[in-house]
This record gives sequence, C-alpha cells and structure tokens, in this order.
Amino acid sequence: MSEESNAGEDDKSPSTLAAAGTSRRFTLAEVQLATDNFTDGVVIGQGGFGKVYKGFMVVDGKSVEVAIKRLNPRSRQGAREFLTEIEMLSRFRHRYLVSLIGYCDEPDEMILVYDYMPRGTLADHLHKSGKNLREPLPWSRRLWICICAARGLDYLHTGTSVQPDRAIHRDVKSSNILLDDNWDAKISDFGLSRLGPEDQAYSHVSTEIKGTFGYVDPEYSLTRRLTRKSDVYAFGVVMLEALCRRPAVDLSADEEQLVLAGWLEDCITEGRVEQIIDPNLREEIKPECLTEFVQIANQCLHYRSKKRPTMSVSSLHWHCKTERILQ
Ligand SMILES: Nc1ncnc2c1ncn2[C@@H]1O[C@H](COP(=O)(O)OP(=O)(O)OP(=O)(O)O)[C@@H](O)[C@H]1O
Repeated sequence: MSEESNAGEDDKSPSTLAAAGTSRRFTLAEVQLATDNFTDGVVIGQGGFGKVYKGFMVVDGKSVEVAIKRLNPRSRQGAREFLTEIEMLSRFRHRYLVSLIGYCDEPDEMILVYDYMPRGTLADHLHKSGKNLREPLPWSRRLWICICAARGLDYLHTGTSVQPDRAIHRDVKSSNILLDDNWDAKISDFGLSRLGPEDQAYSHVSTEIKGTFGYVDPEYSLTRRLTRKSDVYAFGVVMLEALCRRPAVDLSADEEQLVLAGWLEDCITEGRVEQIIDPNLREEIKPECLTEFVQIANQCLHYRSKKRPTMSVSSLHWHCKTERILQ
C-alpha cells in the first residue's frame, strides 16, 4: 500500500522520467514550427488541461503526423499530470496504448507530442450530435474497439516478462480511447495513472478520489482503495456506451436512464435488456452475443471489486467470443 503520488514528485524531471523509454525532448521552436505557432486552424481538440493541435514533426529523419497537447501554463495539478504522462508512456509501450513521441519542457511550457490518431476518440463516434454526428459504428467494429482497449488495459495491469511494471490507469472512458486508421483502439491520457500495486489483482493503493463522473468505481469512492478493478469497472461503463450509444451520464435523460450503469441494472432485473441497445444495432447483434456482452459488462460493473473479472479474463473471453461472432 502506498500514498499519493508516485509519479510527478518534485525531484523527478521529465528527462529522468523519459530516460527509460524512447520519448525525446523537443525544443519549443520545433513545436512552434509544427503548429504554425499554435494557430487555432490546426486545433483538433480541447481537454481539461489545454488544446490539442495537429502537425508534422521530424522524427528519426522522417516527417510524421503528430498530435500536440499544450498544457495550460503551469498549475500544480497540470505539472503533476504532465510528469506522470511522460513517466507512464515512457515505461509502457504497447500496440493498444497511445505512443508518446516526445515532450517539450521549457519555462511556462509543458507540451506532449503523440502519434496522431486520425479517427479521433470512441466518444466522438458514439456521442457527437448535430453537425458533428458520425455514421453509427457497426457492431463488429465496436466489439473490436472494446477488445483492443481490454488488451491495452490488461498489459498495463499485468506487465510482461520483459516489462514487469504494472499500473492502474484511473481514468478509463470513451474519450480516452483513440482510434487509428485501421480502427484499432489505443488507450490514452495517463495523467492520473498510478504505478503498482505489485502483487495480486485486489491489492490496492490508498489515494484521493480521481477520475471522471459516471466511470468511478463505487467501492473506490467509498473506501479510497484504488485497485485494478477500478479500471475494470470503468471499462464496463465503456462497454455499455458502445452497446447503447449513450454517455456514461446523460443529464438530459429520464431519471431511470441518467446513469448508464444503473439503467443496465434495472433492465437486467426487469428482464428488458433489449431496450438499452442502440436501435442501429437491433438487426445486427445476435441474441447470444448480446447475452454474452451484457453478462461481461455486468460482471465488470459488480459493486464489489473482488467479484469483477480481471482484464485478462475479460479480454481472453472477448477474444474467443469474437472469433465466433465475427465468422
Ligand atoms: N493522439 C491524438 N490523436 C488525435 N487526436 C487526439 C489525440 N490526443 C487527443 N486528441 C484529441 O484531442 C481531444 C482532447 O484530448 P485530451 O486528452 O486533452 O482531453 P480529454 O481526454 O477529452 O479531456 P480530459 O483530459 O479533460 O479528460 C480528444 O478528445 C481528441 O479529439
């Protein structure tokens, strides 16, 4: 058990944190060149900590398309998340985690440079409305995106023989799942992540409550004991978002449908699960697949963390089912 926080401590500099990995340090001039001096015309997103720009940068002699996150001028919280992101993404590299190419750390500037993900976030595809409304994703694609995210989280939770570190993401949500050209999903936004705990699935770290409303594990919010199973809970919410095409919390909905996880529970109890499915999927999704999917989501959302599956169980399970379903 350990206390807040392991990354972002004052004696750690970005270059020390990045040293374990392959992230490189960029100068502000390089970033300014890539973004046309942070012109609004190349802004592709806005998060809680600042704007994200699209640009090109020279990496290993090649020009690559990048997403550049410029954090708002130094705040204590922002600085901590900046360092944590560098530490985590320098340590953890995986096909289903977003790649950090590098960073820029200069007076009054904290900038992160990532691989550009051309298809945006899962949340964009599920929840954008009005003129930003997207074509509904087919069921097989939603399933594949969930599988990629599950595998990325499994790697983060368990490490590998080559890379034995483990971590808890702590902010799993559909807007932190990015999509590449092939619709492979990559987990992003590691600013709240925690290294450890070292041993079995339910060992915990004690920490103040962080995360996003609608995704936070209820047991963690009661006890402040953060476990890998808190990520599993949030992943269960993402599964429901993919199935229902509704946000985790929908303030415009009736009280029954306000919180997605609560709505599922009611529908299961009352035997009317079909009602929660995105109408675009009704013809597409096979009944046995719906049953499996809802069962796994429901297990992930169990109010007792010990009863939730580990990501490895769910991703393996997923894999087997999908091979059958997609045939
Ligand atoms: N690597 C990337 N490639 C393409 N677009 C990206 C990338 N990273 C971020 N974006 C875009 O920028 C937006 C803002 O991302 P950011 O991670 O800053 O915020 P967020 O996760 O949406 O919000 P918050 O950090 O406040 O929870 C994303 O929604 C996405 O559209």
